[in-house]
Amino acid sequence: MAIVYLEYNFKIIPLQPATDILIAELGDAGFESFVETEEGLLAYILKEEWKEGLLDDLFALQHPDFKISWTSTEIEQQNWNAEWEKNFHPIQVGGRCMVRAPFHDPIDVEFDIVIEPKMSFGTGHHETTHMMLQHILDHDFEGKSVLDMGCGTGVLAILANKKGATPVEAIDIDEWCVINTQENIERNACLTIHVEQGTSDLLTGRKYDVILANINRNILLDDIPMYANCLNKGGALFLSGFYLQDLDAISAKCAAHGLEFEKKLEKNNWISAKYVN
Ligand SMILES: C[S@@+](CC[C@H](N)C(=O)[O-])C[C@H]1O[C@@H](n2cnc3c(N)ncnc32)[C@H](O)[C@@H]1O
Repeated sequence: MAIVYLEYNFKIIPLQPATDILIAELGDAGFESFVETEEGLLAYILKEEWKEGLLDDLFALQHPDFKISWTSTEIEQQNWNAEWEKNFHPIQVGGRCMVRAPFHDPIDVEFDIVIEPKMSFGTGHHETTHMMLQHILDHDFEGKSVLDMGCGTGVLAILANKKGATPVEAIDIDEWCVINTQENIERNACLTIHVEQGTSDLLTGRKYDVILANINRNILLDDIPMYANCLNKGGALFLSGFYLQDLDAISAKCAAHGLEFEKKLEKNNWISAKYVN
């Protein structure tokens, strides 16, 4: 049976910060994938996840300073894939890493990563992923054990593994992301990465040198105590998926569990921060 999605086409004035706020709220409301366009945003939700009044309480749509209009159409998965392929251009990070799709030509670069995201988040186009890739480029991963929590497409685990990290574990709550990460691992010949479906509940008793988590403010706040427990002495925790205004709360939670703020990257009000113990 064909999987049917609803595509919402939002026209947004001005684009920022309204687009980022809308993406965060739509993500919480069950939308799975987003493509930023010149005029706004395409957002995709499984038809079976759609509910009457889904958009009624969204702050971004009620904010007097944002002018947001939209249309929606039903599309089958096949068409949806064609849509992102049209919009997917290779992403370059720090002059050393490219993230591209299988239909792009290979690129001569230190870390050439091939990702077919399908319905998963994590191509490097989003600020939160881009900054995590930048952090990974800046950090020494040789021989380090790594957890990629909320792995999406697996792109962070793949770059860490290409930089010498081993063993690497990737976890996502979403079955589709687990399947997609496995496919991307094979595509990039990073066959030692181990993928599992689940949450931080899986982490009891595990230890890592580096933990990468690009999720969202509330899940990070809930899971920081577990991450702190799982981090080896001298380890590093990289967090992403929250806004500048959430940094103090995230840093305070980390500090309460023995993790000291070391540095942050910032892009369009999104923050990606490094903590050490
Ligand atoms: C913002 S995406 C990040 C994907 C990828 N790591 C990247 O950096 O692009 C967040 C991912 O976390 C997953 N996720 C959400 N809640 C989670 C939880 N409680 N535990 C594990 N994964 C979760 C989502 O399914 C999604 O794939």
